[in-house]
Amino acid sequence: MISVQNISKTFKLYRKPSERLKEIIFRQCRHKKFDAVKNLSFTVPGGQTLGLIGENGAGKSTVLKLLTGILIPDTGTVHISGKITGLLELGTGFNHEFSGIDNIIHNATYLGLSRSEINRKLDEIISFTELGDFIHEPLKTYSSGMIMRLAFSVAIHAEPQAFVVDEALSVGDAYFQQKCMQKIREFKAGGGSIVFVSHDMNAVKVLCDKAILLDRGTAIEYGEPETIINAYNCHIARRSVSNDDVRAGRSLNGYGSRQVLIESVTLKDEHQNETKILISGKPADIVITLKGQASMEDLTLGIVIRDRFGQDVYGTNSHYLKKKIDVQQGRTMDIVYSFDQFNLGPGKYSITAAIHTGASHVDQCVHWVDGCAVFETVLGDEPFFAGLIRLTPKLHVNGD
Ligand SMILES: Nc1ncnc2c1ncn2[C@@H]1O[C@H](COP(=O)(O)OP(=O)(O)OP(=O)(O)O)[C@@H](O)[C@H]1O
Repeated sequence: MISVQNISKTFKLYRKPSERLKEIIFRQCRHKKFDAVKNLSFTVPGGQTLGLIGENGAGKSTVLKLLTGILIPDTGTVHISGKITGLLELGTGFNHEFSGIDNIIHNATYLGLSRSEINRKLDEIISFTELGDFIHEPLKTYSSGMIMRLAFSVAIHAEPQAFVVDEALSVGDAYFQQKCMQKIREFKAGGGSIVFVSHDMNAVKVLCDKAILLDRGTAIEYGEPETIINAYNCHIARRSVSNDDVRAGRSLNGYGSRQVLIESVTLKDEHQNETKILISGKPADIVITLKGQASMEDLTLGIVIRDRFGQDVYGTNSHYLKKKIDVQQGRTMDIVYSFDQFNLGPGKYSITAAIHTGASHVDQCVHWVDGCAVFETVLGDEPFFAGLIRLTPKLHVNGD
């Protein structure tokens, strides 16, 4: 269990290092204060994962450092039932002149393992890294992915009850990231508490039970990961429009400046009949009706299809597809994403649509609507398949 009560952390910012010295000598305040974390409280029970999301500089890494004791909070308390380890900024606590194996021993000692525990676990830690003979080479010869392998292996084998994961995980290759994810799941299933920081929203949705949206050190939203991720998207979009636009625009029907509205999103089957059920592999259209409250040129319309877990299954937009969208005031227009073969696997899905300028909604969000249509994909008379996408392999037996 991780329990955090009202923690705050303020940094002193100096224009130059010499200002720090002058402050001591002349006893004059030469710094500005910066609140990196403000009055933050949360608990992560055993067997649960909390996701921390937010923009660059929101305070996520500072929170992890406060949890792991690298930083001490100015006010408030952090209580961990047992040991906390994790993957923080790459290379923290490692000596680059030492070999991989020596770094394992030093790091494990620092994490509280006795010499006999280290001896007992050393082979397991080394074997998990899959670094082969490199384990005897100095760390300065390692790539960032290799350092990450070492750091993760020591941290997860140090018998923690709580674990923190920062973006450092993303420097690993796809194979090792999956291996780490599997280990993190096992840790969680064994009753461990995890705090996970990532800019990868799909990873947050898959791994986390709850999430917090941090903004300038303050938790502005807490709840189910999908809700918090939608709030994050809204938060980013809000920065791109004026406050008045936002006040007028944010409602149950999405948010944005609303000069152009997404009026409806409908699905059509291969016979152009409106439907909520599509047959996998058959043609289908997603029709988005826009209404111009004002005339706007060169807009981008994007869609994201999400599965029942809220994971992004597919997303595209007119910018990537190299089409310009001009909308006139008072006019409606239909934009159609037409699929020759709708190759999703059987299951329930939702569509999020957004109209904005530039390549992404971060530039200027005009209207964003989460879950504006829901539908189901079912199998037709083609052979059964499992999974999210319909691939169409040919099967050759004995070279036929
Ligand atoms: N040691 C420090 N001294 C002064 N300011 C600091 C220190 N560490 C962090 N900060 C500041 O605190 C704020 C929060 O930083 P932090 O690294 O926690 O953000 P973050 O949400 O993890 O960002 P990112 O997504 O970019 O990793 C930033 O403005 C950063 O400049």
